[in-house]
Amino acid sequence: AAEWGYTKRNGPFTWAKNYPTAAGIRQSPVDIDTALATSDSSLESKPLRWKYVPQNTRTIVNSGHGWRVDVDSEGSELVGGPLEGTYKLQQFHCHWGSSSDKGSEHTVDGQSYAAELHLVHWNSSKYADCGEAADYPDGLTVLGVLLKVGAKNPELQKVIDLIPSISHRGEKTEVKEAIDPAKMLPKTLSYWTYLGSLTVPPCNESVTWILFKEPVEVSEEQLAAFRSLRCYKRGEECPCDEVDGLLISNYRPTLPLGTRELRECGS
Ligand SMILES: NS(=O)(=O)c1ccc(C(=O)NCc2c(F)c(F)c(F)c(F)c2F)cc1
Ligand SMILES: [Zn+2]
Repeated sequence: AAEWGYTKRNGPFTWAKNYPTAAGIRQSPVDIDTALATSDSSLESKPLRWKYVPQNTRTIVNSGHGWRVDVDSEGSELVGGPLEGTYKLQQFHCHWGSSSDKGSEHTVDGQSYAAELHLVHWNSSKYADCGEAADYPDGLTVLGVLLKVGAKNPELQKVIDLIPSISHRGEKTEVKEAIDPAKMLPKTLSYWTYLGSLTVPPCNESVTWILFKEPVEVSEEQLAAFRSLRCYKRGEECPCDEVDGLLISNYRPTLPLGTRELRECGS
């Protein structure tokens, strides 16, 4: 089957053909209608807490759908907030658009941001690994960080510096200079949370989403570097009808929240 992607031919509106879960009722991303959010004292009473080991960021790969930094989960943990048990960091990656007026996956009161960073965690209290956890409704948690155009982001620059060596699909390289995921999070920890899914196929409905309210800055040049990745393998011709196979946009449009609850913690 033709590999899924973000073009007219293989993009988000075609995914349900090969991945029926993509048409489910617990899909992500969604528009955050801030008027609908309910503040929840139980969230306030259990602060979100994380511990990451920068030295455990191992490799960065061009997945064909973007860049992804794979992490050795050992030593990391995420607890509190809406979560039961301990979650471990598996990987982090980003979504962006062809220009900075769009690119985030979640929108806030209909407003898009230039990009969105996802830190993917799996429930190590209940499951053996990320792949198993991805099959259960409480298996995964993704911390989402909205990115807006502004100052150059020094921690993300360590990712940008590696992009030229993973220009084509399937290429990967060691992350030599440790990247600290904690340094990519916003200062204030207010967030929205709701039950959703992976935003790419197979779109498993196994994600507790935690989206920070405060955007973090990234520069135009850094966004341009993301768009220089190619979605096809070196030596192969470009399959996608994207502008010479450049990964200029890799965000899924929002899906209806439906009857799901949207909770918030912090102002
Ligand atoms: N954008 S996001 O919502 O933050 C997101 C988070 C994690 C994954 C992921 O782990 N994919 C690997 C993965 C597969 F590639 C599978 F084939 C599969 F069956 C999975 F369950 C699975 F998690 C994909 C998207
Ligand atoms: Zn993502």
